[in-house]
Amino acid sequence: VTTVENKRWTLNDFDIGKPLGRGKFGHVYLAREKRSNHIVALKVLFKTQLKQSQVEHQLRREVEIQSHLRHPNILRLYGYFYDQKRVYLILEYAAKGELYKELQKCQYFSERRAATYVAQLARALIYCHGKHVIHRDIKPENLLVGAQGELKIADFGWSVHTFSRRRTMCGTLDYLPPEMVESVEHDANVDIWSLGVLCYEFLYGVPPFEAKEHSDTYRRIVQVDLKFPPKPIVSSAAKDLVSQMLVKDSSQRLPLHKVLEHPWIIQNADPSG
Ligand SMILES: Nc1ncnc2c1ncn2[C@@H]1O[C@H](COP(=O)(O)OP(=O)(O)OP(=O)(O)O)[C@@H](O)[C@H]1O
Ligand SMILES: O=C(O)c1cc(-c2cccc(F)c2)nc2ccccc12
Ligand SMILES: [Mg+2]
Repeated sequence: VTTVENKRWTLNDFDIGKPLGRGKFGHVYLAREKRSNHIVALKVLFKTQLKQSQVEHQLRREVEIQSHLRHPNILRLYGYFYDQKRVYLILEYAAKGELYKELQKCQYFSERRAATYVAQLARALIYCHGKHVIHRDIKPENLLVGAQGELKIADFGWSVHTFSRRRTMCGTLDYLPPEMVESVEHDANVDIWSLGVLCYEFLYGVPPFEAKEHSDTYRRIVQVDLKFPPKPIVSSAAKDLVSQMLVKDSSQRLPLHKVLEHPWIIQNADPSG
């Protein structure tokens, strides 16, 4: 029996269906694996564009990381294959599409819906961090919705393996290349900040530090210029949780397991997950 892991996939293994969307490097199609009749999303990436953008290593890292993650709120990557011109990623199909379309449609979410999503994301991130993986790019565009309305974190293109502090604390940094030194600065608490930004955006429909110019957004972030609009009316418990996650000093941000124990989550998140 060839397990999913080491099967050599080819395009002939699939019937291709409707396009699901367009990404930077190619299209994503609904597809059905012929032997199992399993419905998947087939993400087709053009090698020329990957080379032009010099993202080959990032794609290999994304595939390596995502193929080993198994969690109900993380989009599965079942496998990949490539031919002369294209790389194909075999992904779990998220039947209800993109979360940000949903957010645009209803402008902002109820506190129960926002808390349910935040709890699902916190559990997925706890799982990732437990495997020394940080996502680094948690935003509505990278969140898809499964058939039961559950969130699926997708796009691990910016994720990295954080190496153990042992190796970075006592080992000298002198010989590490910039990209590795950068991830030393960049610990798992970055995902807590992003979750706080997402929680705010679920509740108000706009991200907390939005501004016309990038330079203004940058300033508002570094100053943690956090303001809660008078409308829509949001509970003080919700504001309390957001305020504990959007903290400049990353070591002072509310740890993810404490997010799950916060009164606002306990009172509002759907216990079925
Ligand atoms: N697994 C999936 N299930 C359902 N729809 C999907 C899936 N993957 C992608 N899509 C649809 O295809 C669109 C493009 O996919 P994706 O965002 O992965 O491409 P991309 O933007 O090139 O990737 P990245 O964001 O890493 O650059 C998504 O916005 C979404 O609408
Ligand atoms: O021709 C190749 O060997 C090739 C392989 C891969 C690749 C290999 C494993 C996983 C993955 F996601 C991508 N990506 C590419 C990107 C651009 C040009 C060529 C390639
Ligand atoms: Mg995308």
